[in-house]
Amino acid sequence: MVTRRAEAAGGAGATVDEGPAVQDHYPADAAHCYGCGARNPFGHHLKTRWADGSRTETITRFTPGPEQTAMPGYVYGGLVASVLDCSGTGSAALAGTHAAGLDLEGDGSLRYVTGTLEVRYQRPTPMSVELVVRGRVEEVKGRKVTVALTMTAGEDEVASGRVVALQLPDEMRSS
Ligand SMILES: CCCCCCCCCCCC(=O)SCCNC(=O)CCNC(=O)[C@H](O)C(C)(C)COP(=O)(O)OP(=O)(O)OC[C@H]1O[C@@H](n2cnc3c(N)ncnc32)[C@H](O)[C@@H]1OP(=O)(O)O
Repeated sequence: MVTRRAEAAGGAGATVDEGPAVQDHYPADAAHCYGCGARNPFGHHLKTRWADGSRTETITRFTPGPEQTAMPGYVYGGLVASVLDCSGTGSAALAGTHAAGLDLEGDGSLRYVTGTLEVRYQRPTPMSVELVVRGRVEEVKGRKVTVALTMTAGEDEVASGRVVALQLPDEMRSS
């Protein structure tokens, strides 16, 4: 499956969403996360895909609602962190699964948890605008994946950060 959503068709900075969302291929016993788990009815249901064919850049989209307000018209910073967090673990899952030579749709995804999350709030994040998080896979080293992230709202970069994600230890899996 290939999903393509050109932001500015043919223009500079055009971005496409490429292929399946990694979260749709998480193991069922590790799909309850508030940010990205398909099995959490109250969560954000973030979807992270490769942004292009290079297998180093990812994209995740989320539109916040009024219940996620910090002050009228602006998004709560914890929500910004949450979206960066699960965009990072999703990017790590894409990269780790790819590096392991596994096929996302055939084999399913490896699962990652956050070891470290860094967030830099650069500008107030406007409410009810689609937030686009771009991930850049910096390193895949054993069970550890490092991903640099930026979040834009329209033309503005509102936040950036970095996630160090570790492959989910077996003891954290539920039966
Ligand atoms: C049913 C459940 C479903 C669960 C499904 C959950 C999915 C949630 C996804 C959404 C994000 C979340 O909210 S996750 C929830 C928040 N996160 C957590 O609760 C994680 C709590 N922390 C842990 O369980 C642990 O500390 C881990 C798993 C992160 C790491 O322990 P470990 O796996 O034993 O790591 P270890 O072998 O010692 O180290 C391997 C390499 O990683 C580095 N490293 C180790 N810890 C960290 C760290 N915190 N930050 C950076 N780097 C680290 C080491 O220096 C080493 O680098 P080198 O020497 O090789 O270079």
